[in-house]
Amino acid sequence: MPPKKANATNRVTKGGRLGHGPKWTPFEAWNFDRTARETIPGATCKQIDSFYADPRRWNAAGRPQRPRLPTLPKTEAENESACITDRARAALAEPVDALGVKYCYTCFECGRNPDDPACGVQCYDEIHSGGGTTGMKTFFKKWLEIRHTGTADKGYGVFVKTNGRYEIPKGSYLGHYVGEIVPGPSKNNMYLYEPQVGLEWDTDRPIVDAGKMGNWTRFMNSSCDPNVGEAIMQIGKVRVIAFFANKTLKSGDQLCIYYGDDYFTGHGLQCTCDEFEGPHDPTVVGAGLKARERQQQALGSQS
Ligand SMILES: C[S@@+](CC[C@H](N)C(=O)[O-])C[C@H]1O[C@@H](n2cnc3c(N)ncnc32)[C@H](O)[C@@H]1O
Repeated sequence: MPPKKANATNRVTKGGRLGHGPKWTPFEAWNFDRTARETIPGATCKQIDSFYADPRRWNAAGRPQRPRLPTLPKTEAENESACITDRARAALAEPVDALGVKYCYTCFECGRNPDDPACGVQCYDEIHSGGGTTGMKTFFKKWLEIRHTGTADKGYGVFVKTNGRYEIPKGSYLGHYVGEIVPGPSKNNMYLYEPQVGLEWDTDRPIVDAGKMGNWTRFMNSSCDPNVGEAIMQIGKVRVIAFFANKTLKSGDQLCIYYGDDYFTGHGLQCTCDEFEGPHDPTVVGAGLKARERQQQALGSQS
C-alpha cells in the first residue's frame, strides 16, 4: 500500500480539531478602514478560551506530564483525582511561593482566596461560559474588536468597538492571557508570557505561549502610556494574568499594555506607539517610566 500522503490542509478544517489539540478557529479582524473582515493571514493561531498543554511538547522536553489543562476538571471530585498532582495540590494549598511571598490573589468570581475550598473550578467555568458575573466571551464580542492598526510594524490591535454606546469604566476586568502552557525555557516568539500560572512544579516556570493558540489578548499592542494594566490573579484554582482598564476606555480606543523594558530591545525592535513620535526605546527617560507609574497605580488601586 502506498504511504499515506500527509496533507496539512485537509487534516485541519474549520470547526474541526488539529490532532488532539484545541478547536481550529482562526481569528478574524477588521481591516484598517473597517470596511471588510479578514481572516488574519498567515495565522497558525487558533482561538482558545482556556490554557492548553500539548503532551508531546512536554515529552520532547523530557519533562513529566503533569496537568491536563485542555479539559479543566469539571467537578471538585475530579479536581481531587486525575488532573492535579499531589505536589501541585500541595503548592496550591500553601499560598506562599519559594521566596516566602504570600499570595493574595482573589478569585474574580467569588472573591475568595485561592486556598479557600469554596473557590473552585466552577468559578473558571463561569467566566468562560459567559455565565457568572463577568461573561468574558460575551464581553469581547460586545465591546471589543480586532482591527489592523494600519502600520506593518504594529499589525493588528484590539480596539473598543466604534459603534459601542457605552464606555468601559476604569478598573474593569477585561480578560486574561491564555495560550499553550509550554515547558520553559521556550523557543522565543513574540507571544510569550512568563508568569507563574495555574499549577507550579519543580523549579521550572511554565510559560504561556500564545504563538499558536490564544485569545484576543494576544493582539494587544504595547504603549509607553498603557490604558490596560495586568495583575496575576486567580480564577478558581487557576492562576491567570488578568487585564484591567487603567483608564476609562472609549469607543475607538486601542487597548494597549506595556510589554516591559526588555521586549523591544530583546527582539531587536523599536516601539512605535503613539505616545512618542517615531520609533523609540521605551526605556529612554520618560517612556518606560510613565508606563511603570501607570502600572503601579493600577495595581495599587486593586488592592
Ligand atoms: C503580542 S504581538 C501583538 C499583536 C500583533 N500586533 C499582531 O498583529 O499579531 C506583539 C508584536 O506586535 C508588534 N507591536 C506591538 N506593540 C508595538 C509597538 N508599540 N511598536 C511596534 N510594534 C509593536 C510587534 O511586532 C510585536 O512583536
